[in-house]
Amino acid sequence: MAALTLLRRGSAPARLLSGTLNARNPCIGATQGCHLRRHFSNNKILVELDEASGVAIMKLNNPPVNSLSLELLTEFCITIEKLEMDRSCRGVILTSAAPKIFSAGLDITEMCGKSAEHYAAFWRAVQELWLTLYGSNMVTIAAINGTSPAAGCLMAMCCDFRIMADNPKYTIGLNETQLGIVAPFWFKDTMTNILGHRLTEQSLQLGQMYTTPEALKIGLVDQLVPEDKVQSTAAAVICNWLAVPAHARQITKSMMRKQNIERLVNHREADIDNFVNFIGKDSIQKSLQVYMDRLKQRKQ
Ligand SMILES: CC/C=C\C/C=C\CCCC/C=C/C(=O)SCCNC(=O)CCNC(=O)[C@H](O)C(C)(C)COP(=O)(O)OP(=O)(O)OC[C@H]1O[C@@H](n2cnc3c(N)ncnc32)[C@H](O)[C@@H]1OP(=O)(O)O
Repeated sequence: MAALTLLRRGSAPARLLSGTLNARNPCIGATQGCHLRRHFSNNKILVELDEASGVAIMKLNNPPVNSLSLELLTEFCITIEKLEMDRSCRGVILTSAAPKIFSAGLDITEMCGKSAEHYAAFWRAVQELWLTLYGSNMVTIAAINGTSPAAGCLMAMCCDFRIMADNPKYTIGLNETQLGIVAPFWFKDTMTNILGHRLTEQSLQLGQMYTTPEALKIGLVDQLVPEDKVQSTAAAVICNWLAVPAHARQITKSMMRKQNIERLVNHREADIDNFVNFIGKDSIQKSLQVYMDRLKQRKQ
């Protein structure tokens, strides 16, 4: 079941009417101190939902580097869908529980030495993450508290707004070509909508990882803040977004993203076949192995 929330739900007005929040300032409950917090977690995702503000903080919790394994991808989608269905939740702050790493992107071990069936299931889960997050009705803010390559960057790009910790050691970008693999069209489309065609082409061909000032300059992130201000800034920003009438914001979001989402939905099986054929090639397997070996050698 594709999580195509923006397209398949006619629920914006219903969600707005049923909301428990002050329509002019949805965060007003939080500022008045009436906090009702619910915590829940799967194995690899921690969630804290503040019912007063309608904001859930969703932390990736897959040490050491929050690589996106099949298990994490599955839990991620379940969590977003659960929040989407929860009338007390209207916005999500996506961040990392791991110090210094937002997410290392897809778990490379899921793409090495496995069966075609496994590659297909894995890729379907990657697609599902994108459809669920990019297509979410909720306000989504990425609080990027660490390095964020490849699918880590994709997750951040799916959000409505990106705040990154201003740390000279952190980088962000779609570096797939550096691994000898190719970002698929929907990764490319997501980046193009943010950076424009020329910059995306350059960025993808080079597999470029940007420092934080570079990422701000090109618009890959929207705001840089000191590391200890990432969460509080995200909380303030999401309040502004939630103050906009929800149905109008949601329809606008849908209008901006619909074409990209439909493109993957309409070519989903072909995209899986492409991935399975591509990733199963001996030359690609070799490239990934060399990349993993290099990662491990860096530590010695
Ligand atoms: C025609 C087209 C058709 C179809 C499509 C075709 C292709 C598909 C494209 C698929 C798109 C891919 C998207 C991706 O996300 S690929 C993943 C890219 N990720 C990276 O390049 C990041 C690699 N990691 C790092 O750079 C560093 O680890 C990082 C994140 C900067 C952290 O550094 P550090 O803190 O020093 O930690 P270590 O490097 O020591 O790592 C600790 C531990 O984790 C292992 N690891 C790191 N990253 C990954 C990963 N992505 N997957 C799996 N494992 C990872 C690392 O090896 C260490 O393991 P160890 O056992 O040595 O402790």
